[in-house]
Amino acid sequence: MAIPRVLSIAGTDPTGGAGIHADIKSITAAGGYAMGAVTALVSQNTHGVTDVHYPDASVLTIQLESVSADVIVDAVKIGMLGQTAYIDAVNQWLEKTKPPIVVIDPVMVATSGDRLIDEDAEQHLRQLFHRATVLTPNAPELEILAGCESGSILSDEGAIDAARTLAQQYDVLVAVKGGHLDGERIINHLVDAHGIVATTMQPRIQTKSTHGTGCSQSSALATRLAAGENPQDALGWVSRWLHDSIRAADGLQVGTGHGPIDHSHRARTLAAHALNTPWLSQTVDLQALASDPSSDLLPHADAVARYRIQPAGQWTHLLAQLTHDILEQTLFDDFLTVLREGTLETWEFTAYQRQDAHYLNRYARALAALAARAADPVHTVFWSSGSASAISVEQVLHHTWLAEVTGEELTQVASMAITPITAGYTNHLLANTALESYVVGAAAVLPCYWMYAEIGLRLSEINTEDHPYHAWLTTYQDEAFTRSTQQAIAIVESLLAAASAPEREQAMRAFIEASLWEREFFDQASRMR
Ligand SMILES: Nc1ncnc2c1ncn2[C@@H]1O[C@H](COP(=O)(O)OP(=O)(O)OP(=O)(O)O)[C@@H](O)[C@H]1O
Ligand SMILES: Cc1ncc(COP(=O)(O)O)c(N)n1
Repeated sequence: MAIPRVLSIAGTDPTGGAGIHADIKSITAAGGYAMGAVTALVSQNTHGVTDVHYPDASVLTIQLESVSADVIVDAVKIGMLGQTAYIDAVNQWLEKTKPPIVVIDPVMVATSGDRLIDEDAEQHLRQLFHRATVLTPNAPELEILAGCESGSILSDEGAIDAARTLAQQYDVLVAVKGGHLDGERIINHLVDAHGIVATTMQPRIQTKSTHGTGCSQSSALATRLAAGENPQDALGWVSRWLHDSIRAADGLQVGTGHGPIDHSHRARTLAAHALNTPWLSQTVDLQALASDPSSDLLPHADAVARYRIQPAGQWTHLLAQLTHDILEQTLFDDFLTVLREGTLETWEFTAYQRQDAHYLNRYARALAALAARAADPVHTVFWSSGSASAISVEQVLHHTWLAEVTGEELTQVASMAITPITAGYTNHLLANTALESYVVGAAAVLPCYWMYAEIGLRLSEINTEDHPYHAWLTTYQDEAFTRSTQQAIAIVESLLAAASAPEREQAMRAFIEASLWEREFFDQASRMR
């Protein structure tokens, strides 16, 4: 389908965290065209509600009519209705318009504890339910709607039973949301009259910034369903996006109570990735440092002391200081964060592995070029054996990961497409090892050893038997690779010490650029979400 046109019918939140404001941001983030018809005017902030003003219900009817008179509505998300007259207005409009997807979030009480619906309207709300595709009550709302005692739904199983009852009653899908239940993991389901039809699992994030999560979830779900996704894919996309938006919430610093989530987190990250400003325009004077490595003037000396693999002298110490921020960004970028959390999805894992296969193939050639150019036979042996093991690691990778996880044959892997980032990174390595001086080539390949080993050793520190990627993380605990990294660092240190200042400057640039490519390489799979 083209871009789904999604209408939110909801109350306001002038701080932009919940209600119609959150819906519009969520529909947009989920790939839809967002529209909104306002119900109640709610004066609220991250601490709570101070006033609710209900304009005459005819105002809502006129808004709804003017939308449907002109625009085909692919999906509707219904949030706060608050009063019986609004429920009737929406009911009549739904009867006439019959939008294909209707997601009803039966909003009753805000995160702050304030009531958002009159008690008599609470019962009246049910008359809309048979028009819904999905109902998205939170745990306390589910208790009320399924007729359970207050506080009785304490577990996933209890919530699923109650949701089935409701699903049977109205012939709808019911979301079971784990936000209000206990446990380190948040499990969300979609349940129909027969049982579970979709499930997602995410780690619980420790934050009080969850204002508007229910609004955001239901409107994003309406959008993904309207785009034609099946319930599992739609819930999968929504749960993952919501999780990322909650994780980024505290960075917003909006209000001092229950803050909003960062709906635009992903768009902002992608915009930053797409920036086309030159990489090496930073303030550090590399030309001066190449003659006088006064690295004590640079930050991060303490951080380098905590590197798992230490520099071999002043020049490699300088390189580590210059690229410490890049290593940190890589470690906390989306890809490695979800890998650590154990929530990396299979398609992201295979996307990464496919590019890694291309990478290793071309990297092996770069090391072979370096071996051919080394004057010292010890260096030639070192780079050639690195080249040989890159090829054999690639073979293992294909057979154990890609072939086993995806069932793909080796030939298919070889014919798959290379991404611009993989091509850019490996071209950088090939060009520097083949065309520039030996020291520049050696500095260009060093991040492939050093950054990879630093990342690998940190990953192996969090590797537990029950980690979903346990077997893969175990491959990072390779002592031989740690030793090779130490040797590569020592070689580059000796070459830099013997090089002229202009060559050293060029080598430093090649090292920094390769580190930036390494960051891009790790993160690229998560950009396809
Ligand atoms: N602490 C958290 N960590 C990770 N995800 C969360 C957290 N809290 C909520 N979520 C996500 O938000 C969804 C909705 O949260 P919840 O179950 O609290 O519904 P809600 O009460 O309707 O939301 P709201 O807080 O807007 O009223 C959950 O299903 C889950 O995916
Ligand atoms: C207009 C409006 N609609 C819904 C909510 C619920 O959101 P939350 O429970 O996250 O406060 C809200 N606070 N305001």
